[in-house]
Amino acid sequence: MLKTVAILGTGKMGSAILSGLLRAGWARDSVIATARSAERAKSLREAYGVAVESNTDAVLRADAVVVAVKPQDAGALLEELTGSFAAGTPVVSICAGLPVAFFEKRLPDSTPVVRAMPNTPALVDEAMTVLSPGTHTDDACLAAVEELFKPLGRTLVVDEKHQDAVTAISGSGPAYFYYLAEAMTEAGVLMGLPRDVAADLVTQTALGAARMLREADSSPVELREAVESPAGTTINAVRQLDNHRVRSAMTDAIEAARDRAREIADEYA
Ligand SMILES: NC(=O)C1=CN([C@@H]2O[C@H](COP(=O)(O)OP(=O)(O)OC[C@H]3O[C@@H](n4cnc5c(N)ncnc54)[C@H](OP(=O)(O)O)[C@@H]3O)[C@@H](O)[C@H]2O)C=CC1
Ligand SMILES: O=C(O)[C@@H]1CCC=N1
Repeated sequence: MLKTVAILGTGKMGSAILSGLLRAGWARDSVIATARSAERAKSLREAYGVAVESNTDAVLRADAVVVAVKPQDAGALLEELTGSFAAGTPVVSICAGLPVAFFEKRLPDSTPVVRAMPNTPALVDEAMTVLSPGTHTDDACLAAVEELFKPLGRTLVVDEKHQDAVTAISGSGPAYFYYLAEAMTEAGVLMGLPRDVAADLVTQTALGAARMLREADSSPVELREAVESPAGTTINAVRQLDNHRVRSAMTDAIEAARDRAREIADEYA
């Protein structure tokens, strides 16, 4: 079982993980944050009451390390930490695109690496976190890392070859829903609804639809067809979505995210 976790680079996603661990009952002295700027370190101490230490001190004290810096900062971070990792300390990367091999190449031999892709709904304990074990990660270690992420929402283990697609769907996915929410809210305002009313309608509809997707024993197609009355309002809206090739735009958008993850791997290899 993991007792002390260091989050290296506690920015947006790192602090979402940090806050989830604290809500799940982790003691404040069991989670160590690191930050690049003094300003960020100060705000982390004030917001969460955790210790913010140097990367080196955090790694020395932790029995698992989460790398939560941007992919372009990961190489320099690991270089700074050469010689600091104790043999066998699990290293979990949440960096989009960077493969397990990137970390194994830069860490001591036999380091158990786990590539993980969470998402920002960790802030409300509704994350989707998808994990892939590295070459030296045994089942017990993977299970311990999965336990770390479980309080933040749902977890799933997949082969690493799927991680770029996972990143494009669930890692980036919240942004697509926000984009849709923004467009629907604007449409409401265009038709004369007060903005706060339109936003409320969209939010509750999104929440209801999400719960139906999870809880009703029906496919998205069946759920949509149940809303579309013959010659009704919805089918006219969906016809416009088809005319504007929204389905095809979604596919292209998600493939573009997947391709960018691949490019990141090549850029920083
Ligand atoms: N945002 C998201 O929805 C998701 C992001 N991810 C992944 O999470 C990672 C972080 O993304 P995100 O949280 O959005 O980015 P942020 O920029 O918000 O967070 C990264 C943090 O790392 C800090 N940092 C950079 N270098 C160092 C260093 N050497 N030592 C200590 N801290 C350092 C930065 O400090 P400073 O602010 O001072 O520059 C920053 O606070 C990325 O790899 C991304 O791919 C994964 C899933 C979802
Ligand atoms: O946009 C990004 O690169 C990161 C990874 C997944 C979500 N945000």
